[in-house]
Amino acid sequence: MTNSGLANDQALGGATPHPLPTLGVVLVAAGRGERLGADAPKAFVELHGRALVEFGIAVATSLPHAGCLVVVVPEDRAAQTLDLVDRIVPAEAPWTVTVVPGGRERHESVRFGLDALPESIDTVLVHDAARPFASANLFERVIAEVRGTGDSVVPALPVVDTLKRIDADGIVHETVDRAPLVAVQTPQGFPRETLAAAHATAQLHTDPPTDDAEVVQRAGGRVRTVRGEMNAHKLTTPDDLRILDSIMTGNAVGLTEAL
Ligand SMILES: Nc1ccn([C@@H]2O[C@H](COP(=O)(O)OP(=O)(O)OP(=O)(O)O)[C@@H](O)[C@H]2O)c(=O)n1
Ligand SMILES: C[C@](O)(CO)[C@H](O)COP(=O)(O)O
Repeated sequence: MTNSGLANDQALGGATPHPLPTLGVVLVAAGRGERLGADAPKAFVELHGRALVEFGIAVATSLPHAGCLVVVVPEDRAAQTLDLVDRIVPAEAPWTVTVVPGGRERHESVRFGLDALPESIDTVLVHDAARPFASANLFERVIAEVRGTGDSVVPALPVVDTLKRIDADGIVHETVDRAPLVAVQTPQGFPRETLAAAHATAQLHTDPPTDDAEVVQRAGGRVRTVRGEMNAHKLTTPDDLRILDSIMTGNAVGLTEAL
């Protein structure tokens, strides 16, 4: 699938011109969600009447930066996504929102999103629509770390369970040292040139990477971590719907205001 002929721009400026945007957010929402097994693609599954992708659009465009958001969706969801953008993003927000179709693998969707960003962007965040409740504070901490260090940055949480290595029959062979292990989340942040160059040069097709930190590492780049957050939990399997529901219920006021 290509992204030619489907890019739809919605310039969201008012009468006052905004400064040239330097922050880009690529919101990847084009996955099929096979492990979830819902009727709709995962980013369009609803929580309390809102499609998952709506939360990512809302939090990104709430950031007080002049920015460009690219939402990467299944081709047949582009029109629906533009309607959601119209409804969610305030006219006065200093954001431009573009919707483009995704690829077969996550890294292809990210590259299509990167290709849609204007030249003025120097810092890029890649965020999963499947992590609807990552907070604006987490976005800001990642941006600050990227801009302060020039490195690539991922949110990470310590692994809390005891880890075992098992074989194909489920038999335990050893306990794995968890001290140097973390679980990483999104938004992941990058100097734009670092991420674009990594996507252009790293070998990604025989063993597709599951995140952009891996893309940068395959290209020889350095990735550092900031502390992640429990609320940035990802919808992967049906069990996660219950976890996200309880996060949403616990934060109902703030999240409803964001939308
Ligand atoms: N070709 C793809 C694959 C994934 N994603 C996005 O990347 C994020 C993380 O991917 P994952 O949770 O693995 O989503 P799926 O690929 O949809 O899930 P599954 O592997 O269960 O099919 C999601 O927001 C998903 O929509 C994407 O934009 N394009
Ligand atoms: C990018 C990601 O969310 C970081 O945890 C994750 O890697 C997405 O893909 P996965 O296949 O669910 O690991």
